[in-house]
Amino acid sequence: MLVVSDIQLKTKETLLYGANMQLRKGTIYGLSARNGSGKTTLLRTISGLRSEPLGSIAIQENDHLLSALEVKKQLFYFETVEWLDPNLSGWDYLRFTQDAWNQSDRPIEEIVSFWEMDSYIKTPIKKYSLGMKQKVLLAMYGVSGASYWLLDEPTIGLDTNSLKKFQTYLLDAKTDGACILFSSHQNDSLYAVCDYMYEMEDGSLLLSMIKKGDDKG
Ligand SMILES: Nc1ncnc2c1ncn2[C@@H]1O[C@H](COP(=O)(O)OP(=O)(O)OP(=O)(O)O)[C@@H](O)[C@H]1O
Repeated sequence: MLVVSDIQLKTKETLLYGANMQLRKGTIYGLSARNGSGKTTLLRTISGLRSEPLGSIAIQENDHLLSALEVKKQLFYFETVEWLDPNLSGWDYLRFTQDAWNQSDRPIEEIVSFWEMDSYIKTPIKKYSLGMKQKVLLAMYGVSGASYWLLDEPTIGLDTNSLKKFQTYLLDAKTDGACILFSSHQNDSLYAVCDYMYEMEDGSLLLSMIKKGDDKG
């Protein structure tokens, strides 16, 4: 379980005052808020890319607190396709992810096929469309085999077919025991797959359960 305790998020203004989260494995959490309210900042903070002086973030497994190295292997966060080097190929990134995280036996080829990237995955990223790059980013999560997935706006650039695949992909990962937290402006994709929703509002983080089978109640 990933536990965020009393975290205060502060950039030029205070975005969150003492927020708490408990993110369990086998569960999908959505993160929703207005533009500029701090979703990316929160994901960066949880992933360890930035630090906050107040509050703590830890991963706890079977009453054992993971070491910093264990956390690095168990958590995956690749914020945006803007991080991709255009001179490398999608295949280079998937190989790198597999070598660095090494938590999954699933062949890379299987994930490439799932995302229908076979025809271009070994060509340079500078030749990819936004959606093609986004699928590489998503494939990296599955290749990593990490247990904790943090995703920032993962549905950007995806067409209708890829959006359906995205939902299947998250639900399969959840079945395999992953804990997923993702932000989105598309509430439909949040409601379709999430078990719980975090909403950032006026410096607080509010948790609600998504009831399945009704109209977003
Ligand atoms: N490195 C930084 N230095 C100063 N201010 C920052 C920094 N990063 C973010 N901010 C500010 O923090 C606030 C939250 O930004 P953030 O990108 O986390 O919001 P967001 O909810 O992800 O936005 P969006 O929905 O538009 O993607 C904004 O006001 C932004 O200007």
